[in-house]
Amino acid sequence: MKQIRCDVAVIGAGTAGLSAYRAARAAGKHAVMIEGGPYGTTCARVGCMPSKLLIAAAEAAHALQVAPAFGVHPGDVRIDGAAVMERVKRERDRFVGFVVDNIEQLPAEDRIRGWARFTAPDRLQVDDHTEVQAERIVIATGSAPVIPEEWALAGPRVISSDAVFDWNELPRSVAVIGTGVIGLELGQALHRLGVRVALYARGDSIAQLADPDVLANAAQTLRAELDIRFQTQVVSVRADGLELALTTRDAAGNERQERYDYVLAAIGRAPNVQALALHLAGIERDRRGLPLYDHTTMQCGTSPIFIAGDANDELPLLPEAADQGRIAGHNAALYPDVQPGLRRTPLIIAFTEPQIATLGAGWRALCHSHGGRFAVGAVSFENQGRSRVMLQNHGMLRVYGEYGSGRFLGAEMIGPRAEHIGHLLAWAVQAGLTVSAMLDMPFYHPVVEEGVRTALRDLAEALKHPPPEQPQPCPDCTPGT
Ligand SMILES: Cc1cc2nc3c(=O)[nH]c(=O)nc-3n(C[C@H](O)[C@H](O)[C@H](O)COP(=O)(O)OP(=O)(O)OC[C@H]3O[C@@H](n4cnc5c(N)ncnc54)[C@H](O)[C@@H]3O)c2cc1C
Ligand SMILES: NC(=O)c1ccc[n+]([C@@H]2O[C@H](COP(=O)([O-])OP(=O)(O)OC[C@H]3O[C@@H](n4cnc5c(N)ncnc54)[C@H](O)[C@@H]3O)[C@@H](O)[C@H]2O)c1
Repeated sequence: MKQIRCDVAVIGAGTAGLSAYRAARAAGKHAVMIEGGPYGTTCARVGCMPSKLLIAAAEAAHALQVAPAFGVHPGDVRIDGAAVMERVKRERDRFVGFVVDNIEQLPAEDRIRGWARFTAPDRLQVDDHTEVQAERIVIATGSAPVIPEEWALAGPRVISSDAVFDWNELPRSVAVIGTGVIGLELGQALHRLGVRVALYARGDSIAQLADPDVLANAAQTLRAELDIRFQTQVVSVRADGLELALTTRDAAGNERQERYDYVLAAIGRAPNVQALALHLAGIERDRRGLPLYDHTTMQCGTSPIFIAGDANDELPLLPEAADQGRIAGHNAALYPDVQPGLRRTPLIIAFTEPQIATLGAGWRALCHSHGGRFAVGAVSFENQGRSRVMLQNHGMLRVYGEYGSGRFLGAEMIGPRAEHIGHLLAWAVQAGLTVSAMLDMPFYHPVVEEGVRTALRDLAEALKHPPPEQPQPCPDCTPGT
């Protein structure tokens, strides 16, 4: 058995792990990085990048479909599924290649290949070949898609998002289970590329939205294009020849069986912590077995163990993995003198069309922190000038402000240019701007941001009329909606 001693051992060479390793080295420590799977990161291999590549192809197809409304007639449109997937994979491989090249430039002795697990709070076993004794450890093991065992029994056509990016062709039909970010992004992209898609939601949720008005608007907007079955449970998935037979039950109790080429489970991702033998790490864990940690230092209790990225299930997003990894690696190096790191204003963007953005304190968080006592402004994009010009006049934005201080708190939206508006508003939250200060900023014409101004004006008006002091109920933000 090979023995290695180091200052900092990082488990996982994804975005969080790479950030942590670099931060620990930059602080002058001897760090090693342990990776059991392929190099390249989830984001580049099977996450952000290939999904956006597929969406880009779908946007091209959709542009042709809506062109006649502008008087532009593209003629016969043919979608070459093999060519679509070839570009997705070729560009994906390019992104992965950059990451792998960077990793291969790191000192070979710092890179350990194999699966790590704790054998003591300061000791890791990597497969059956290496023992690592580390003064400090960063857990950056990411997450994996969840597929219920009873569905998986139906065979390899029950897939997660990972499998989509291995396709050589587009299938004829896919049932997407789950209307979270992955289900909606991939479901809509496949639909626009000519695949027969139905999306099944066990409740009424849409991506990360919680604001009841935005949710209702999003459901209506997306349903105008997509076959979304809300309040519908999966009863069973069975192999049926080369296809799958999916049986579902709707809210009225009606059962329905349909056949698909694939069933795509998009029902969430679970942190990769089960195989780490965390009971030997000497850290406190919650009911799900996840380590308890400080959100500003990423430290688990007072131990020399830190956790970053999807592994902690706080905000499983790429920019968060990078930030958390950097904080964890830096603090692992500084231990025991850990420091709070910069945690930015939360910003989540779903690349559906219309896009969905939430930022700052969302509806659900405000119902807790402000007991329902916050002001709301809104705009519909239906008659918003630039949105109509582009034929993208769908969706709405709701903005939130604090009575008294007039501080801008956050927003939820579905609508045009949400990826940019989300940034604009998240920066305003982080800068601590008041609603009136935001209205003093420049707004050009004709731009979608004029819609943001309308919502902010509405919010400024609402802020003038604070309700009585007692907390207002938030009937629509109960758990599970
Ligand atoms: C389809 C899809 C689309 C997405 N789109 C976006 C997007 O548009 N924008 C966005 O911000 N985020 C997006 N995300 C989320 C984003 O990809 C993740 O939040 C991010 O990649 C997580 O990085 P990480 O470092 O925590 O995990 P990873 O990159 O998964 O790294 C964890 C690494 O740890 C390794 N590992 C696990 N256990 C062990 C062990 N015991 N020993 C050794 N190694 C181990 C794994 O093999 C893996 O390489 C998307 C995700 C998916 C699935
Ligand atoms: N654009 C982006 O930033 C982006 C894109 C894709 C993924 N991601 C990240 O990946 C994470 C995982 O995405 P996801 O969409 O898999 O998870 P999710 O948590 O966003 O959504 C899962 C959905 O599945 C539903 N669900 C759960 N169990 C179910 C069951 N048994 N039957 C039917 N429905 C069920 C949930 O109610 C929810 O609507 C996201 O939280 C996000 O952080 C981000």
